Amino acid sequence: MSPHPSPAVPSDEPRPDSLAPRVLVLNSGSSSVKYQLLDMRDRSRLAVGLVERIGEETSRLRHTPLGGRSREWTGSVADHEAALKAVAEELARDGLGLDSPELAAIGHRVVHGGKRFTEPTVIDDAVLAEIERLIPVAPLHNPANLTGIRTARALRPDLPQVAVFDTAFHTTMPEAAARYAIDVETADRHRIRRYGFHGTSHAYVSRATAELLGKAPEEVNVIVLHLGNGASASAVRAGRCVDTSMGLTPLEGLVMGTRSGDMDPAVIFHLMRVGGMSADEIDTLLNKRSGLIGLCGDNDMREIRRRIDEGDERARLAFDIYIHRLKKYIGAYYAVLGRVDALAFTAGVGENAAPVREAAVAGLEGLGLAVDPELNAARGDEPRIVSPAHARVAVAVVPTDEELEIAAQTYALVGKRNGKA
Ligand SMILES: Nc1ncnc2c1ncn2[C@@H]1O[C@H](COP(=O)(O)OP(=O)(O)O)[C@@H](O)[C@H]1O
Ligand SMILES: CC(=O)OP(=O)(O)O
Ligand SMILES: [Mg+2]
Repeated sequence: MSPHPSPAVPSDEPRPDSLAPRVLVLNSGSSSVKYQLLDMRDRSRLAVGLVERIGEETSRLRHTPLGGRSREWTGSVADHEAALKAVAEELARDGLGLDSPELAAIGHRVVHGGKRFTEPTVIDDAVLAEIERLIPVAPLHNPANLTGIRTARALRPDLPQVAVFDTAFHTTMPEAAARYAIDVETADRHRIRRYGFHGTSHAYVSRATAELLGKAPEEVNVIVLHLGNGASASAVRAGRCVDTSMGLTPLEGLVMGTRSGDMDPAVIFHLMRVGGMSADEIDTLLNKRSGLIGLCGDNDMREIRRRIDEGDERARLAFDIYIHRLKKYIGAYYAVLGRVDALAFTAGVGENAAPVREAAVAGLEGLGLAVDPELNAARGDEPRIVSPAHARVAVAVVPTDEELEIAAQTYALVGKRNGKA
């Protein structure tokens, strides 16, 4: 295997066979870095890991090499740069260091790509500047993504670094869905519109759902519910996103772990004028102290279910508010799509919380939506249908794989460049 993209091959065809086989994927969140090293020949995961609670005294790193034992380590990881260096050291201990000639590229999840980035993009200084310019609309995410890119670039300046944007899949939304009903000139001047997020997941899951139904993506309409700590819904018609619940920032839409989702924007003016709060304080309130944690003190659905089972009323109400919002979006996207072939649940809550799936479709038999209690309660890592055999709409649980999708898009892009070199 050649260490670097091979010398010019006069062909328009992608030549992935001349590429080094591995891709490192970095998903830098506000206080965590998730990473995976993949071998693209068979898509195996050579190593996976996570650094969490970055910036605290009790940061934790967990690293698992393929077929080996996990290593865990707690201490202080000051920032994302230190986190990435710790990741590089862990990889090196398994002989998988960033200096390896087997590495073809590093793929980065970048949350906000604005209107400009509709596809995976090889990162240069101009791309970095644009990601930086978008910080005000993704203050929790883009700074971490940027540090991840800069640190990776410093460690391997010769390697292509590819940005895969959360917003890219949503750039197909029609103007009717993407625009807010506010003064057009003001909106355009400040680039205020609905961008949508979690797009890599919505793209992957909508395709995997079509596959589960034995159809091509172009043949099906799917509602995807990505329910993690951040949560969003999307309406996907024939493989293209036509609406999604997050907007200018990842704050709009569903009730999330710590974010409010939709509410009357006048709540903000009220908190400023009557509550005496500053814009930054309200930002923190709505992004970090709202949603499930604001409603009941817990943002983990497992803990909320446990409390409900013990008769805790606050947890019950938080759950009911979460489900009520989810139902409204299912109904709305049913109307947007006109015909729905599948409703797909994904991410931490969507994949694991059977009571959420059950409650979300309860009473929606009129829309052809129902779950089979036994199928819904069964566990599994594979995509599966949990609706009864006769159901008009398939309800599916489809585990998302953002890292694999980022790796595949990264590898395809560097393969194409290499082929065209
Ligand atoms: N077994 C489970 N049952 C119910 N909820 C779960 C389970 N496992 C994880 N979750 C939920 O998934 C959330 C994390 O989802 P995830 O998609 O990993 O989030 P993120 O990528 O945003 O960090 C947790 O906060 C928890 O609410
Ligand atoms: C965009 C977003 O909300 O991402 P996450 O769920 O990773 O916080
Ligand atoms: Mg996530």
